[in-house]
Amino acid sequence: MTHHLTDSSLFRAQGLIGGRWCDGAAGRTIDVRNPATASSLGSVPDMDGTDAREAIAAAAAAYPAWKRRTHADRAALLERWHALMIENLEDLARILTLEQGKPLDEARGEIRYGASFVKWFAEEARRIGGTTIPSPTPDRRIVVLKEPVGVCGIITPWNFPNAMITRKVAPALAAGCTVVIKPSDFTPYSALALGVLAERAGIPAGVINILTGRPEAIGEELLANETVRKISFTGSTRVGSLLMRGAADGIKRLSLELGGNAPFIVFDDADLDQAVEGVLLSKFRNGGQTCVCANRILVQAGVYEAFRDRLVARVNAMRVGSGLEPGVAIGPMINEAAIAKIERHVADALAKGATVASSAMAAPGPQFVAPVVLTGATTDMLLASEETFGPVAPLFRFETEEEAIALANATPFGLAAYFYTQNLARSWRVGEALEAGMVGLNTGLISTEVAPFGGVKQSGLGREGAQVGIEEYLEMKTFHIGGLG
Ligand SMILES: NC(=O)c1ccc[n+]([C@@H]2O[C@H](COP(=O)([O-])OP(=O)(O)OC[C@H]3O[C@@H](n4cnc5c(N)ncnc54)[C@H](O)[C@@H]3O)[C@@H](O)[C@H]2O)c1
Ligand SMILES: O=C[C@H](O)CS(=O)(=O)O
Repeated sequence: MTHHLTDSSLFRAQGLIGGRWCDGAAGRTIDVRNPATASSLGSVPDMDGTDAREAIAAAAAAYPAWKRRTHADRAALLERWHALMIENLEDLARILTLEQGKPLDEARGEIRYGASFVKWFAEEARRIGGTTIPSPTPDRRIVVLKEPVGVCGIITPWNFPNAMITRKVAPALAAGCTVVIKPSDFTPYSALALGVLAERAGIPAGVINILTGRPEAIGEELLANETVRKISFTGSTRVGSLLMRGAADGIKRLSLELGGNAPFIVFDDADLDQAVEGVLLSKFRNGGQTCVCANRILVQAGVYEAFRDRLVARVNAMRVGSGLEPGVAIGPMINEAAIAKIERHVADALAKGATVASSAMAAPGPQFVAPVVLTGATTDMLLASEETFGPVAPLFRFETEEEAIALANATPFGLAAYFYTQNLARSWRVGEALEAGMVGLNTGLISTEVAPFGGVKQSGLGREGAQVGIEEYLEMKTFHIGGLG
């Protein structure tokens, strides 16, 4: 039984092009590691530009028929795909934990969350409409038609290897687009399992194509190939900006879901128990490796010590270990580079005067980082300006509301921001002053398929989920009908 899965055929180790499971043209493979043990889970094809060209051609060949199907027909196929994800939830979650590391319960949550986009956009598929516009002359009618963008390149990160794919692919398919997916080379198996289920759901060959392997050559082809009309990317701001430059020559449409540096503000008038629950959710989900994770925790002077003590008590009780072990709150970090960055941030903070407030906890191996609460954080520290992407909770002290807003907005990023207060007027003032695409007031969880997800400033372009998410995959065609006398 492969990796103790009920259905081992979900663990595929080949790419998917035009309905054919295949190796790469060059015959190379890359190893995929379990981050909890650093041992190999298997290998997948290291595909390149030749494979990418073939996948794009397959997506282009499948496009006319997919676009012509009725919206209800596409919706029914998405509903079936959703049902299969739920039926296979345990296996999908196990694959996710094996390659990504997050605790199994969180992986189950991600599968449900990922599936929710498929259901949501199956429903939205039926509601793609157009508009009619009053004509300036009596002999004309003007209608605006909504049409699919065409073949889309979908590039996704390792931290949410299921949901970041479905949040893009579900609206793309609902709109009538076909896709070439390039998942992270660290977490290809979740993507391939989605491909198996899509095939079982009856989604036609070529509508979903999946390329595994290192990103550069595949990325170059997705950018250069004129058949690809849109790139939808989730990942770092560095790669997002590189793709934006690359997409310029072909004037491709872009959706960019990029990095964040979320402030989490606790005012003197906050409900502290709620604020602690909120920060635990926001800071430590996926071991701190979430784009909307609180990166800077700003606490007003009057409640600083009380908040610190409550947070420290909860953090000291967290268990670190393999995501497959029951009761584990923090799994392994994805790789050595991630751990090195977290350690650099903590060392830099300590050198600049921060103090460790939580108990020293031994990590169970070199792949793990124990959670830590730092007090005395200041704006000259690396963790004030860079995304730490790990279980480090730095507490910054502030005195006034104006100071908190200035600190919160002092970043080129603008994905998520959170704040806790019981004061109504302050709620509106601060909510409106924060420069972020998503703001959580008295909540640390803002991710749901029903609400627009996305950032401002260097955190990205466009929105995913919600009613607006499908617009990212639709073009408007204005149809002028003249001569009606
Ligand atoms: N805003 C959001 O919704 C959101 C969601 C999840 C993650 N993120 C961000 O993603 C980052 C973590 O993910 P990551 O480390 O996988 O990001 P990354 O930018 O390194 O990689 C993302 C994807 O891009 C690919 N890629 C890398 N170089 C490429 C190139 N030259 N051409 C084409 N593709 C290329 C990678 O293989 C991967 O599939 C964090 O910054 C996090 O905040 C943002
Ligand atoms: O990493 C950021 C993702 O968008 C995860 S989630 O949508 O907040 O669950």
